Amino acid sequence: MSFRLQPPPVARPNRCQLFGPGSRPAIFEKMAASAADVINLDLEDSVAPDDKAEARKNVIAAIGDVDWGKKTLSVRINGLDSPYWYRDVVDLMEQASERLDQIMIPKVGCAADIYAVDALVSSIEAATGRKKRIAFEVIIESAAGISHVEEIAAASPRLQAMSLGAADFAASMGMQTTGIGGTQDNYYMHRAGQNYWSDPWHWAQAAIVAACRTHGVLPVDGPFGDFSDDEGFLAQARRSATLGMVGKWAIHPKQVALSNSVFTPSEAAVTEAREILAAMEEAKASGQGATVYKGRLVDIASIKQAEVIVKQAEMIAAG
Ligand SMILES: CCC(=O)SCCNC(=O)CCNC(=O)[C@H](O)C(C)(C)COP(=O)(O)OP(=O)(O)OC[C@H]1O[C@@H](n2cnc3c(N)ncnc32)[C@H](O)[C@@H]1OP(=O)(O)O
Ligand SMILES: O=CC(=O)O
Ligand SMILES: [Mg+2]
Repeated sequence: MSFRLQPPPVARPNRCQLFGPGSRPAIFEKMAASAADVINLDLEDSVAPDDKAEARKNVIAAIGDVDWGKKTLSVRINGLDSPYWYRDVVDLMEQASERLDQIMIPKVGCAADIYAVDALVSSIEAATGRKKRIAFEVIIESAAGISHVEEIAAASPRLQAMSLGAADFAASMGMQTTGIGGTQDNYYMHRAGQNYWSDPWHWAQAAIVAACRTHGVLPVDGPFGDFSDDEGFLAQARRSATLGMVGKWAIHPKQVALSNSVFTPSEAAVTEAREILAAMEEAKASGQGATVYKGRLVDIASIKQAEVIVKQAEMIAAG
């Protein structure tokens, strides 16, 4: 650990972010009734250009009209390379009710992208007297985004979460696939007549987790496009959770329960973590820094590992 302590991210559940197009208001109540921790009303890539203005109006109305319960309510604006984003921000900030929690900025390529949105949001907050300070989340989904991931994670105190967007990321990187996340048929090693599939998203996920953890931002895995493939979704989500991500997007309601099941620490994991903490308390009482739990070494680092699981479970239970 450096002399500088690792800042904790915001303490709120973020196991699943359910997306829905802003141009499809008929599903807004269903999204609100879902078990997702975060709702992302989309103004970007799920909305056709001709529907952008209407989607914006739908979303602004729904922010105030729909009962979103305790969910984190986020709107994905259009990218800074589009002619829509400034109007998204201005209309949301001037017209949406205070129920809006967060703005998601897609396709960020550098810290200055966030600075630009921050300047606009800050100015409108000051001018309108909005009481709730709007939070940001960003999507890393380009070669520039992953190259500048650390400066992006440090870009604004408003920034709470960062997702990997596998679809745009693959396109920007020139990856030879139309798959959105998950196993890619051609990404394998071959030895002695056998193929061994590997994970092409791993390095980008690891870079995002490291940048996020350095700067107190929640790392989140993005979309898994094949919503008919539950096992594929679970495998992807489990890899993400093992790497340190806290949640995953759902692009269809059936993915919400899958995501929650992976990113909620299991009872067995919590029990084991508590037992490790108890074993270490005993060790400490007898003046030892290391001891044996179920035939394996545990030491002071194990306390921190166990606390990750226990704190996550307690935060989820607190709702
Ligand atoms: C890939 C890169 C990205 O940027 S991903 C993020 C942007 N994309 C999105 O927001 C897309 C979100 N998903 C959708 O639009 C839809 O789920 C798609 C994939 C088009 C499928 O819709 P549809 O054909 O209606 O599915 P379905 O018949 O299986 O629906 C079953 C019931 O669930 C509902 N539903 C559908 N989608 C949502 C949703 N996102 N949130 C909440 N509810 C949803 C349907 O209305 C249907 O309900 P019911 O059973 O008729 O009452
Ligand atoms: O926006 C998400 C993506 O995968 O692209
Ligand atoms: Mg995208």
